[in-house]
Amino acid sequence: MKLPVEFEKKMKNLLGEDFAAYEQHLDDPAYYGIRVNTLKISVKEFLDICPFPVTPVPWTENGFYVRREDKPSKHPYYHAGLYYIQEPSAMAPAAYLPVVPGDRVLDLCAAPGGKSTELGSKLKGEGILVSNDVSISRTKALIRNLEMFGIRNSVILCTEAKHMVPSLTGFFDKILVDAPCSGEGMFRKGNNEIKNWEQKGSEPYARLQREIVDDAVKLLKPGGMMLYSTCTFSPEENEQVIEHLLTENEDLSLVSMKMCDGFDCGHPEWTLTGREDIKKCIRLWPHRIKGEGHFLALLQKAPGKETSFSGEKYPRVKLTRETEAFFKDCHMDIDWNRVQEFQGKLFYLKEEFPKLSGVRILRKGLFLGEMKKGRFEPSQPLAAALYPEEYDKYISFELEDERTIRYLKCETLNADVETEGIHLIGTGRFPLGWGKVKKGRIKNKYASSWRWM
Ligand SMILES: C[S@@+](CC[C@H](N)C(=O)[O-])C[C@H]1O[C@@H](n2cnc3c(N)ncnc32)[C@H](O)[C@@H]1O
Repeated sequence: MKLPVEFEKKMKNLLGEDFAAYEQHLDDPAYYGIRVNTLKISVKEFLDICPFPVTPVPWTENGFYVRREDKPSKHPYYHAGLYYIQEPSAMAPAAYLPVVPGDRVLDLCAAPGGKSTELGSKLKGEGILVSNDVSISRTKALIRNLEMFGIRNSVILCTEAKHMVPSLTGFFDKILVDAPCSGEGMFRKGNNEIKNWEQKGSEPYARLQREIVDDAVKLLKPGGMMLYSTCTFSPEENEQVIEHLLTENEDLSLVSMKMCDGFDCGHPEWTLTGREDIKKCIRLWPHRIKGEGHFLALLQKAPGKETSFSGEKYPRVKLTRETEAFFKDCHMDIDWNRVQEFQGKLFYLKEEFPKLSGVRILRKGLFLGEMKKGRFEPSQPLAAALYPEEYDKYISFELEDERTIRYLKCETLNADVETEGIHLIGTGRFPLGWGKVKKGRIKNKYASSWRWM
């Protein structure tokens, strides 16, 4: 691979003798990984049914290497949200942010959702996940990935951190800033990444990253933790951003993280002040681990006085008769005081959340479905979020039954059931979507935008 001359010079300077190993890895094949969605299945159960060979990623309990030729995206379990396909070193940031159920979590640069899906799984439906990205086009994949994972407690925003500051200062227990970066760890992906580097280099990203973290830290609760990560190697975008944060915020300190074989620590000699605590950061180099490389820093704010927040109240929704009838069959635990209607569409957010202004809100909770004239259309994300025991009429196709894939291709199918009306359709105990049964035929309601291609 031909590296940009300037980049090569910089890397030789950083890596010294290690540069040869770095250069050699560029010609090796890339690693592929999947991360199990523990909201839907335990790692042990997944390994019992896993359809292809996997080997563990050392730094992520639910992360595994897979072979590219096994095509993990072409399997019904992928459509059932049982795993996310992710480059193995990109699994580290969400694994190292110690999210627990009940936390208020912000993923500030979230699209397409590789890390948000894991943060949402770790919450186990308790607390709140705010996933944000400034790019509206990139939020499409973010929404779909969070929905496919069955995450019920997420708010999805499209804004910049500075616009959240007026309403959410000191709100979050945990924040992930997986910052936009010059992507030096992405060069094996293709020429676009290299071209982008040649045009921009590190400098504009380093400036943007400082702006982002300066605002992010305001959103963190006293005692809260923030993880900063990039997939680039440049010290200006890594150690020096953390150095800047620590200099500007005396109440912030670095927290040590567990080292795995092949991990390197942060480099004080690459900062402007040489501060030793930078060693608590982690560097994953692609020539030393099986992955493309990452930088991680875990920070904690000192304890202090917390701000109290009052949640937005919603007027009680008036349900149509058909909607009430649908929810008689649906046993998901819903507090109807926390359901909001928007142009006939129902959204459910169990956790109290402050009213935001000046911020583009794309989703506030789980989209339950739409009240239409004479009927209720349950949503695709509701199907993905349900466990089979939460809906009375469940049709399960065996994995080997050709109807499983035909369902995912949105075809009309035969059903061997006596009951009629809306049914949840799945494979084994994993729901995929909805279907309307009439006279032994299933009218397919699987979302066309999620269709198996
Ligand atoms: C490294 S990518 C995030 C990848 C994502 N965390 C994942 O794991 O799938 C960085 C993201 O930051 C977004 N971004 C750029 N500037 C931003 C800003 N000022 N605020 C929020 N997001 C921003 C980009 O649109 C991009 O999607």
